[in-house]
Amino acid sequence: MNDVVRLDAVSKVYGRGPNTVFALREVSIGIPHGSFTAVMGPSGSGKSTFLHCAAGLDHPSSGSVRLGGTELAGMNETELTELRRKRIGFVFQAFNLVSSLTVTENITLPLKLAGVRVDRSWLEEIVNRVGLAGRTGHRPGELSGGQQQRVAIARALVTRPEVVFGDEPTGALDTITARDVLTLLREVVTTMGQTVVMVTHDPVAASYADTVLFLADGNVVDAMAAPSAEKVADRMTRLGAWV
Ligand SMILES: Nc1ncnc2c1ncn2[C@@H]1O[C@H](COP(=O)(O)OP(=O)(O)OP(=O)(O)O)[C@@H](O)[C@H]1O
Repeated sequence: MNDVVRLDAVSKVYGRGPNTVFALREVSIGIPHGSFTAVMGPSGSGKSTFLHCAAGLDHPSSGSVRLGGTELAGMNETELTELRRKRIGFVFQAFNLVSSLTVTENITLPLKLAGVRVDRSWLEEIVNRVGLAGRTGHRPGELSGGQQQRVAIARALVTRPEVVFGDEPTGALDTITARDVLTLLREVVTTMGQTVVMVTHDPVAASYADTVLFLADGNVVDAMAAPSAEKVADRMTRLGAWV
């Protein structure tokens, strides 16, 4: 089995009685090692719920979520926090950097929280890869949005996680800067063998992935390999996303 993340019959139900919402309906899917996956779907289709369940940020109502060989179902909050800290990287739309810390301090924060020593040569490699050499002493407020997202990507990579999850990582960036950040994420997959899963509304962003998963009404309804922005946009239109 070459899947880094594996969901089997994962359902997430909110509310009860007439207010019941099925955010995910028995979703079964594997994310292969070293792949770049985009998750798309109309508003309310279950993308955030999928990401949160797959990343151990939320408990499914039923079903199995495995990271590597580890079953997440049944883990308590402390165990999940530890697992996320050590084995998962996150990149959010809002960067979520600590404004009082320098670039280096922000990048190495997950190691500090996990009580792990900084591997200086790995840190240097990451800083170079994300193009932040020469900026390491700056604070987030002194950086552009694209540079801040590069810090967040470096921070997500520093623990050598098994998978990096992105929640609209380019949602707050202008078109050109977004392309730079997507190119970086693509490189991280192609040259470092990192596994990346990214929720996005943007067909251009999705076209950087190897595979696009389409969600509709809590189901994975399609998977598109070798996506182009046009093909993704067309599929979204047929899902009724933009009518
Ligand atoms: N805490 C909650 N309580 C009740 N219903 C919820 C909750 N969170 C999500 N939902 C519902 O679950 C469904 C899926 O929501 P989710 O946020 O996963 O969709 P999404 O595809 O990420 O949407 P968007 O693109 O608008 O962010 C929606 O119908 C939503 O209203």
